[in-house]
Amino acid sequence: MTQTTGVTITGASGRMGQMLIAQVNASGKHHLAGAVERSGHPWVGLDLGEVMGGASTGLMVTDDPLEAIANSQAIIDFTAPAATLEFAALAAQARAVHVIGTTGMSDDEIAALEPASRHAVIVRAGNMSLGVNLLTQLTKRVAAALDEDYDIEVIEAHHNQKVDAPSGTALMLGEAAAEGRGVALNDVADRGRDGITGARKRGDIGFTAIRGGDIVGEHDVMFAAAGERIILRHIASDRSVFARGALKAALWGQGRAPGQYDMLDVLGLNDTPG
Ligand SMILES: NC(=O)C1=CN([C@@H]2O[C@H](COP(=O)(O)OP(=O)(O)OC[C@H]3O[C@@H](n4cnc5c(N)ncnc54)[C@H](O)[C@@H]3O)[C@@H](O)[C@H]2O)C=CC1
Ligand SMILES: O=C(O)C1=N[C@H](C(=O)O)C[C@H](O)C1
Repeated sequence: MTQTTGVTITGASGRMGQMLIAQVNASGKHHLAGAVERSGHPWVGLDLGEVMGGASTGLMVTDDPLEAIANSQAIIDFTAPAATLEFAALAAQARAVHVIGTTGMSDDEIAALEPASRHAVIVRAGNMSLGVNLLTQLTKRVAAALDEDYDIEVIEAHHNQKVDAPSGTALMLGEAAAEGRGVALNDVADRGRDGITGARKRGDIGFTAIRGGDIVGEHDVMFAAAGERIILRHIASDRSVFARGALKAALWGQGRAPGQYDMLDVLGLNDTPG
């Protein structure tokens, strides 16, 4: 019998949690070893299959991540920053691969992942889709080819329940553009315009966030100059693109040296000519 990789899904009832569970069930390479929700969530203690509207599976949703992770080779985590830090410590103890899709983490929260990454593999990306990761490489390349006569703007659109802005993807694209230009994003990011802002500062990278309805995730990187505009665009119309990337990362991380990785590593795109 082929051995499959046991994964725990945290935030099991969430938009991504449910998509991940569906993708694990459809995968011949993974099996569900745990489903975690926050304490007090109505799914806790119930059969996962039944709460998802299907037949019972015998796998109960738990609010005890340690127990779930201890039986898993990987944890796939699309939750919230504080929860992700808690899971990182537990994944490190269990030497389980921790795939982090959670966005909205502060610089301090990202730095706090470092101790865990000394013991276990962490794969973290603000967007797990092949398309967006390829777009970061294209963005870097275009930014490197153009000078500051081309104003760079990152425009993102998401559903009305999203809690963080700019999106993790927008920040990845901004980082790629800044890298292409040879500058630090923190020095040039313009993240909120309102009122009398004054003229645009040359060299800035601007961010705009749209929130509405059920938009899954749309990102434009605009290079606007006098007389022309270049727009690089990615549209996600189905969350399965993120889930498939996360499942791939969970397999890729097995047997790797502890450390922090991203989806460019998983997809082998780090060597794409810049
Ligand atoms: N990297 C990527 O490719 C993608 C990242 N995301 C990010 O994933 C995160 C989740 O997104 P959605 O699924 O849309 O949100 P959601 O709000 O639908 O789901 C989050 C789930 O996490 C659960 N949760 C919160 N704290 C918890 C804890 N301590 N223990 C266990 N469960 C806990 C919540 O109860 C909820 O069910 C967001 O940060 C979002 O930006 C979303 C899509 C793709
Ligand atoms: O919250 C979401 O939905 C998404 N979040 C990620 C982000 O912040 O970029 C990825 C995707 O765009 C969907």
